[in-house]
Amino acid sequence: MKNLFTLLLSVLLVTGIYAQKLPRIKILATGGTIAGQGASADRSAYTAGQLPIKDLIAAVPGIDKVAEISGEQISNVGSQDMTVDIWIKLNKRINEIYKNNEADGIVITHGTDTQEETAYFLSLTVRYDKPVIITGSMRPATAISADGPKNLYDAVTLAASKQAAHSGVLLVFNEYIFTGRSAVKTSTTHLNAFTAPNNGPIGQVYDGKVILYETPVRKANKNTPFDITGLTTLPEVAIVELYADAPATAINAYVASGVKGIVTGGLGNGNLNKVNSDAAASAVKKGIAVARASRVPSGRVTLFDETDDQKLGTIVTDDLIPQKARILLMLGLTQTSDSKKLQEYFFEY
Ligand SMILES: NC(=O)C[C@H](N)C(=O)O
Repeated sequence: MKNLFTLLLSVLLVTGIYAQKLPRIKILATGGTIAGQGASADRSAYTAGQLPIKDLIAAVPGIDKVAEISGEQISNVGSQDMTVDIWIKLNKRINEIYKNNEADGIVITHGTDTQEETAYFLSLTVRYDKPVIITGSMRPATAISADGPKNLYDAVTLAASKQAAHSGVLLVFNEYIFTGRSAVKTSTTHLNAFTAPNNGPIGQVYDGKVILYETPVRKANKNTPFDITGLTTLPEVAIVELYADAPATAINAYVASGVKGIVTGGLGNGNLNKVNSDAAASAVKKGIAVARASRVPSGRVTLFDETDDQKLGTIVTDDLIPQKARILLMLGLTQTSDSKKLQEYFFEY
């Protein structure tokens, strides 16, 4: 009898030791369509940022087998209303969670309209090389075949995997994994809303498994100088999109309003027409950083090609599209106003 008891005890002990302790995943909710509510399941009309995080978690069967889940509501907005204030709040909370070892991974639920911007901002400012995965949905939580629960399940799966501590935030959508730096929303309404025009996805999440094919090269997290701890605002940077025969009204108005930087969404290889070249040169003379991006969704803007950056005093944003370049310029301006240093940032982060 004694031997049987000892045997039973040792089996229980061994099983207990080997029973996998689930990773602790913290879900930080900011709103978006993933928390959206429509009047009926079969019509497209809805309002983003309505449901609380507990409802989103409850709508994901099996998520409690992937990780030990907890949720916090950071905000509840359609991400067309995302703000620098919410970014700073998110950055602060993520750094605090990892500093205090409150979680093994973090998932952010977020609207898709500005998800690509928040993802890049956090890639550059979170001080830990630990999993931060962002996701959302194209259909509201109340819609037929809502895509939010599956995207959230996949995001938690990636955050819980040992492979997610990549450099920077990773964006999971429609079973694809993108870096926060390269992900861009390229469909206004369809489920395959995100692509990465220059580099494509770095992996996939399918059937509860993560498959990664590439490792990001650009520096992120603690490998950047962009520690914004203690900052409550960021230097204002505006975007000016160009088009045929565009006047210099926008650049001149932003200069008059006191912005610290301007990103141009130029034509082709980031080209500016004559009036906007003159306006850019005059802005630089007034101490405003002007970075040339392009409205063209893929490729990169190169120095000294059709535009004489030396003469204008402008810099180029490499392969960053305007809305991404604005973020790097904002953060760069927290460190320096020297155009040479700012240019280096665009070739490094
Ligand atoms: N699919 C979405 O999330 C769109 C919504 N306007 C948002 O960005 O919050």
